[in-house]
Amino acid sequence: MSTLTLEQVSVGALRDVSLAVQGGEILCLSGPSGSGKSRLLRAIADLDPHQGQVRLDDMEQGTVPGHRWRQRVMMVPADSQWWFEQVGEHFQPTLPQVPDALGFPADVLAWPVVRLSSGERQRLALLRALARKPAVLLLDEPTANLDEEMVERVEAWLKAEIRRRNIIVFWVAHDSAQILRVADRHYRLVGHQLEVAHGSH
Ligand SMILES: Nc1ncnc2c1ncn2[C@@H]1O[C@H](COP(=O)(O)OP(=O)(O)OP(=O)(O)O)[C@@H](O)[C@H]1O
Repeated sequence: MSTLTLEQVSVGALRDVSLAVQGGEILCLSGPSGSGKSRLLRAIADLDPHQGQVRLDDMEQGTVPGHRWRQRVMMVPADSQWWFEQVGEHFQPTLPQVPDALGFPADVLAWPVVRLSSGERQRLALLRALARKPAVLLLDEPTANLDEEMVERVEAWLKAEIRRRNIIVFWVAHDSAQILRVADRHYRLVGHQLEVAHGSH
C-alpha cells in the first residue's frame, strides 16, 4: 500500500505541514475562503512553488519531471479543463464504463464538450481522473456543482473506488455533513497552521 508523506511543506501563508496519508485514506481539508486549501493541493501536485518535501513511497517530488509526478499524484481542480471536442476523446486509449452513479445516458462519451453543464463537467472530470489510475487524488470541492441527491451518489461512488483501489485522497470540502460522511481524518486551515478539526474521527 502506498504512502504520501509531506515534510515541513510551506506554501503561501501555510507553514511546516508534516503528515503522512496511506492508501485508501481520505483526508478532508476545510477552512475559510482564501486560507490556502487549493494552494496546498497545487503544491502537492507540483503545480505551485513551495518549501519542504513531498514523497510518494520512495519517489521524491523534486526528482521526477512534473508531468510524471502528476500521472501518479493527480489533481482534480474545481474547474476542470477539456481540450478535445468530444468527451470520449479525453479517455483514450480505452473508453471507460460510465457508472450509473454518475447519472449519464449511455451516449455521454459521444457528447461535444461544449454542451456540458458545470455539474456534468465535474462528474466527468472525476471519471477521467480515476480512469488514469492515480495513486493520489487531490480533489478540490469535487461535488460543489451538484444537487443534493447527486452529491450523495457521487460521494458514495468515489468513496467505494477510493477504498477498492487504495487511493490516497486529499478532499477539500466546506460541508460539515459531507466531511462526516467521507473523512477518515479532517484538518482545518487556521492562519499559518493545519489543525486537526474538532470532532475529527
Ligand atoms: N500563485 C499565487 N501567488 C500568490 N498568491 C496566490 C497564488 N495562488 C493563490 N494565491 C492566494 O493565496 C490565497 C489562498 O488561495 P487558495 O486558492 O488556496 O484559497 P482556498 O482556501 O482554496 O479558497 P476557496 O475556498 O475560496 O477556494 C488567496 O489569497 C489567493 O489569492
